[in-house]
Amino acid sequence: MAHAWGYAANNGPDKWVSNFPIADGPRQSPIDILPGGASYDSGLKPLSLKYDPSNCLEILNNGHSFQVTFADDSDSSTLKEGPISGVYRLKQFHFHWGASNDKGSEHTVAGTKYPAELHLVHWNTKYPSFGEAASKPDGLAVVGVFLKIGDANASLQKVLDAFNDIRAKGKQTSFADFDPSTLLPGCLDYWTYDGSLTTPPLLESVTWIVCKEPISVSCEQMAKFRSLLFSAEGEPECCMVDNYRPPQPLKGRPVRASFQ
Ligand SMILES: NS(=O)(=O)c1ccc2c(c1)[C@H]1CCC[C@H]1[C@@H](c1ccc(O)cc1Cl)N2
Ligand SMILES: [Zn+2]
Repeated sequence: MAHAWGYAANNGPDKWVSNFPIADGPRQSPIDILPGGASYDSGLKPLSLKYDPSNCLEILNNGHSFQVTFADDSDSSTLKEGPISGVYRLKQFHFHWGASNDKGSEHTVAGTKYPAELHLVHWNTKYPSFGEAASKPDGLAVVGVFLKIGDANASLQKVLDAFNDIRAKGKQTSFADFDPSTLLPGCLDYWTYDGSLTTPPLLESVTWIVCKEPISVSCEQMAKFRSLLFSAEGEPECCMVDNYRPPQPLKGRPVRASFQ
């Protein structure tokens, strides 16, 4: 049976192309962002992010990362403006991180890797559902936020405190009344470009919006991320670390900046 995809030597990012040929496509993510190569676009609007904490449903270890899932049956948690048109609904947020603090982010900035990266995943309400939107070129918009070692992050700690219930793959628990806007940096300057999901199915349906300013995370909090497992209960334990795809070729795509 073909290996399920993962991040190990036998099923990791270099192997994905055999089951997902789009891995070599024209608009793959992540990328290395070169600030000098990004063009300031005065037409780019500020991001309008409005989230309702009561939409927060549960936290899940999906075997690749952990995700916090939101009710998306109304326009109460949305992304508008910025580089997009229309209304995109928040579906989930998740993270990618490294085995050590010198790596872990998916996007890099002039080659600099951060220890982790937050992804807030939104889908375009011109389509009937996330699943439908995920296959359309303007179907998804993901806000990426870098995490940088510093002070402990009180908002992030609320998420980490749920980890004891989701240590193994497939475990989930209710997670209510969390406002993801508390995970955003103070300044919402961003880079934007057309890209893809960074994991299989690697669909080229994502407008990426990567915040210039990182949020803080402490070393102890990073250790908590690394306490999760890729493996399910009853399987040999495999620490969930290095669940990031390295930067992919830009292939001529423009990267725009919302700031000078
Ligand atoms: N890193 S990322 O921000 O580029 C990112 C964002 C959203 C999703 C993915 C990766 C991957 C992760 C696991 C499922 C797949 C996707 C999905 C989920 C459920 C589905 O029914 C379909 C799909 Cl395509 N969701
Ligand atoms: Zn992601």
